[in-house]
Amino acid sequence: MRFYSTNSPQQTVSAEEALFHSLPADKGLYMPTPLPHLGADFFEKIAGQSLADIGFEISKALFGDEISTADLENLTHQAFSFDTPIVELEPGKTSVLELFHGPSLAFKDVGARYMAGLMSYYSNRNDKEVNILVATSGDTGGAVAMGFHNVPGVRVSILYPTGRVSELQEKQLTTLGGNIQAFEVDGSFDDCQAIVKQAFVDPELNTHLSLSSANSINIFRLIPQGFYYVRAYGQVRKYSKPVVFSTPSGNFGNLSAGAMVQQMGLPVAHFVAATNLNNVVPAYIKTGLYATKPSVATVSNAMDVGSPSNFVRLSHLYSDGYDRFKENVSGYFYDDDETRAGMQRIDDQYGYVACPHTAIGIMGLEAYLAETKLDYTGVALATAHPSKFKPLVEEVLGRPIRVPERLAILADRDKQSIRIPADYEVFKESLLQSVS
Ligand SMILES: N[C@@H](CCOP(=O)(O)O)C(=O)O
Repeated sequence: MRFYSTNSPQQTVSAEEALFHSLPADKGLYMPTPLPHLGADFFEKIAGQSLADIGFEISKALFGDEISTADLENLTHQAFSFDTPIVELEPGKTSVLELFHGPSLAFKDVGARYMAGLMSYYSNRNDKEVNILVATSGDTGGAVAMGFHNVPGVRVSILYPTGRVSELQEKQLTTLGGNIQAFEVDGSFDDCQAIVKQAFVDPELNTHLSLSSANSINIFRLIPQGFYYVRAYGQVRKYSKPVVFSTPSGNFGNLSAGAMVQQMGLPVAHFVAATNLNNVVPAYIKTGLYATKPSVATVSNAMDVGSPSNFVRLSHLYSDGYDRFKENVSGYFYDDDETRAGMQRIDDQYGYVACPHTAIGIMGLEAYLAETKLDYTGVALATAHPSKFKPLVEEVLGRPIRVPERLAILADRDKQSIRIPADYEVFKESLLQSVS
């Protein structure tokens, strides 16, 4: 399997190179080439298996001889020690795919744990030392912190926007210590992401440190996220209806992962891109014009992204242009009042407690099905456990909710972070100091 940069498709690199040097020097993003078409039969055969077995089968098809079958089996079974079950809200019509049963209670565990396993595999062979930089608007940071905590030869620096992640999300990134360092940035997620991207193309920094990313700019954070679409398909195919997925979207990695597995042959009829007021992709779908804008803070903070990294990947996946994009993806967005009302109504109507992002996914799915009147079966991705947003969820529902023990214990831990302005040079100096 080789990878091309979206900015120079003629030049390709190996899987190991794409994994460790996550961002090509030309500032494009890596994409697999060719993206293997495994076919609908392949997916029909594996879709009923566990997440770990699905991950194993797809990884085997992607890596070929590059990694042994035994190593891939070990990697996928260690990474996916939890399931991604479907909960049916309205059987045959509306389901949620719960992606929050991993260590950090968010869908990012899937990509972060697979990537950590892959990096350990290559590092053990080559004795590599790596510095991972990651920008987070809430969920990636916690998953990466937990996925890479105490992984030998790996140091993680997490940048997050101060005051713009939930209290428990912040505790997940700032309390582990050891090889995990948090940088609290006076700015937005987009500022954090811009700093990280600048670091990857800074020749001076790259002579001192071997830098890698655990954001969805890293193609190996993204590829495993395709596995749970297959797991979901296996749980709803009994309805013998076309399947539509509604994906809460910020950086659009999750939707790109779905689009990738669709192109590999998974029968997906349509995607709904569901988001908040940071709606540059729904606006593109409506108008054909793609215009990034500064992000605004919302109650669904993990989607507060004004310049989504993966739009370029989606454009490459639907490379025949705007019409093909629109044929495959519809966009819906909701403001905070609509989000709160949706959370309340979903609890009243289905008895389901949804985090704000999941509620937006469910609302987008319902809106798409109602508007098109198609007899599809719909799956909304439940991206995070509602307790990660405990104060908001309790305020909206008017009652206390249960917090899983692994999150509850963080509440009393002391946060440790380095506070910096949204300034690349300050970050660079601070990073060099913290690693020396
Ligand atoms: N929504 C994300 C933002 C970063 O996205 P990623 O998929 O590129 O890691 C978050 O929760 O941090």
